Amino acid sequence: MSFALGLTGSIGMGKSTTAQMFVDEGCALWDADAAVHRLYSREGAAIAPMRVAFPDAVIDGSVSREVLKQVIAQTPAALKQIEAIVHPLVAADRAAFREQTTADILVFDIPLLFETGGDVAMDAVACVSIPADTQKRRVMVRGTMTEAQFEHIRAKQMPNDEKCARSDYVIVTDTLDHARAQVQDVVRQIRAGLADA
Ligand SMILES: CC(C)(COP(=O)(O)OP(=O)(O)OC[C@H]1O[C@@H](n2cnc3c(N)ncnc32)[C@H](O)[C@@H]1O)[C@@H](O)C(=O)NCCC(=O)NCCS
Ligand SMILES: Nc1ncnc2c1ncn2[C@@H]1O[C@H](COP(=O)(O)OP(=O)(O)OP(=O)(O)O)[C@@H](O)[C@H]1O
Repeated sequence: MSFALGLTGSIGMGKSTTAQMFVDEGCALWDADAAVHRLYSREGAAIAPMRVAFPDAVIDGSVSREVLKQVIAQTPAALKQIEAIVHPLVAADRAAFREQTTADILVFDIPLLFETGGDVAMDAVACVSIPADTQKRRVMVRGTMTEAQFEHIRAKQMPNDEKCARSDYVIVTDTLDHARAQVQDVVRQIRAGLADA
């Protein structure tokens, strides 16, 4: 039996970077955002339903995130419609990974873990955290979103404090070295628990 560790945190707080650190420690990783990328790419399972709901967003056989962001900016309710299409497909992808993967620790990098109730399927949850001003700066530096798009996404997410309070582990992503040390500590604790079981 593998240990399922949910890895969550608000936009730009350092989930992907931290997830790679778990991989470096020998954990297997499933990444919800990467699953969405697969679903949106050519032949992806989201193409057909997205073509029906948002015909302009399917360009050359794949979903254009730029078009989707424009659609959401004009009609914020569109995000709910997108989620209704995408989230069941993401859940199926995650279930397949869980069935097929053998590693002692499976890490599930899921931005909306608490928001979608996915935490109940995890053995433990780790949340990445940094102050809000650092979060915003890091997302703006990335240059993939306007400030309005960032604020819209952030407003939709559970507040960071609440996520941290509900998590078994909090990983502060202020520096890479500090985050890595905390990841190693979490992995040590989980492996010690598995050895005792
Ligand atoms: C809104 C979209 C077009 C933005 O695309 P873009 O490439 O700019 O950003 P990316 O996908 O890398 O997401 C960045 C971050 O935004 C946050 N985010 C994305 N979708 C959502 C959402 N529906 N609700 C709240 N936060 C979200 C997450 O923290 C994510 O890590 C895209 O995220 C999307 O299609 N989202 C709907 C699917 C979804 O809910 N994905 C979340 C993981 S299942
Ligand atoms: N421990 C850390 N120390 C310093 N910088 C970090 C750390 N972790 C992440 N970062 C930086 O913060 C930014 C956001 O990190 P990352 O992409 O991992 O966040 P994310 O939570 O996966 O984002 P999103 O939710 O938007 O997908 C990146 O520029 C990354 O280099």
